[in-house]
Amino acid sequence: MLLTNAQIVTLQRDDDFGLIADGAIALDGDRIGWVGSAGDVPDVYRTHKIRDLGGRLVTPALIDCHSHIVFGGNRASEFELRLNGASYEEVARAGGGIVSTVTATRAASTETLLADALTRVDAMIAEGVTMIEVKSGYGLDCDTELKMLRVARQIARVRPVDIKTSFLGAHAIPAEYMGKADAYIDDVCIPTLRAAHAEGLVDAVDGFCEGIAFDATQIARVFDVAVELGLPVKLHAEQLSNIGGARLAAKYGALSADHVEYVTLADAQAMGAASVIAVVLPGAFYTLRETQVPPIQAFRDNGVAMALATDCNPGSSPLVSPLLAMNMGCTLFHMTPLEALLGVTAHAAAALGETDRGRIVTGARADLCVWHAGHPAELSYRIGFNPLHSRIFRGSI
Ligand SMILES: O=C(O)CC[C@@H]1NC(=O)NC1=O
Ligand SMILES: [Fe+3]
Repeated sequence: MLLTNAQIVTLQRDDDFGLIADGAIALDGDRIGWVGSAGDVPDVYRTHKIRDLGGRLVTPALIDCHSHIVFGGNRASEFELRLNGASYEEVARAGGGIVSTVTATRAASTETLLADALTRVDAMIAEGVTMIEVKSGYGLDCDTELKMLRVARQIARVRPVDIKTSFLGAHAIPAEYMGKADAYIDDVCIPTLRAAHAEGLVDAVDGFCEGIAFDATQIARVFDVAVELGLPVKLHAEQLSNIGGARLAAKYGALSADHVEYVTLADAQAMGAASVIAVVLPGAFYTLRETQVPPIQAFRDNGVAMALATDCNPGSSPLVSPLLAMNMGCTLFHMTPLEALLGVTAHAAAALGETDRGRIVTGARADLCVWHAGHPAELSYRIGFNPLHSRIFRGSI
């Protein structure tokens, strides 16, 4: 198929939108066969079936590179506690927070977890998402962590979306191991990682490096097993404080360090040197009413590519909209509209170790979005509005 009469946002480089005003894209199966000005379409594609896009904007499809989209229950009751002044840490230390979602997730059936997750997946697909990263981390025991990852894999079997999984056994310390974090890492987290990997359920290994979770030494023990298993790593780092997570991510050549509000200049330099993507998560910053913004300029100055994601989870970021995340990234973190769009396309792909998507170039996956919009900045400018006209997944509209 030949898509014609389109304004194409190629994102072929990171320094501009790469706009082609009157452009055409030739689809070869699930790949982009050719992209360029309508007047230059190669003869071989001129006989293909034509789809006139009516002058609409075309971008790479959206990728949500950081989500906890599989979980049981919800945390609406905690929302009111925090509105009345309880901090995220206070709620967590009082047994709420992640641990309360663990209870609900352990109790939920596979069917219920899948049905609930699909409501959120469908909302993302409706905004033009074609790949979602899904973390475990609400089981904190072997059976439930495996249950979560199996549900994550099942999503891609029942919806037109690609799923990448991240094992997040080092997300929180379960009640039965309270005060025994090292024992939890050794007796539950690492054996569960091995079991999940053996079942083909793990694409990457993540951790929560924070005062209310695990320190860098404990995370390093999990990362050493990831390295042994040949799995890439990523890390929730410097969200609420700086305890060395970003430096650990750089040391392990992590795909990404995520949240990164408290990253220092030295951390940013280390991340740049190690090509660690900074994944910014404005939904959590907004929900927790944080005040420390990530060092966006330091990332720019040190060549740290920035991705942007929803961090969709029931507690710190009950956000399902990548478009709203883009608006928050610009308004709250002062990212540019170009950085926001790169953050949910090319840089999100890189944060997941994907090299064949996120930009409109020959040979890339034919995952595209067609928008009712005249300029790419409209995608991050609007608040709570979805201008998607159509989504193309693996070359099919
Ligand atoms: O509150 C939750 O349920 C998840 C919080 C989420 N997990 C994490 O490591 N950081 C976060 O913001
Ligand atoms: Fe997260």
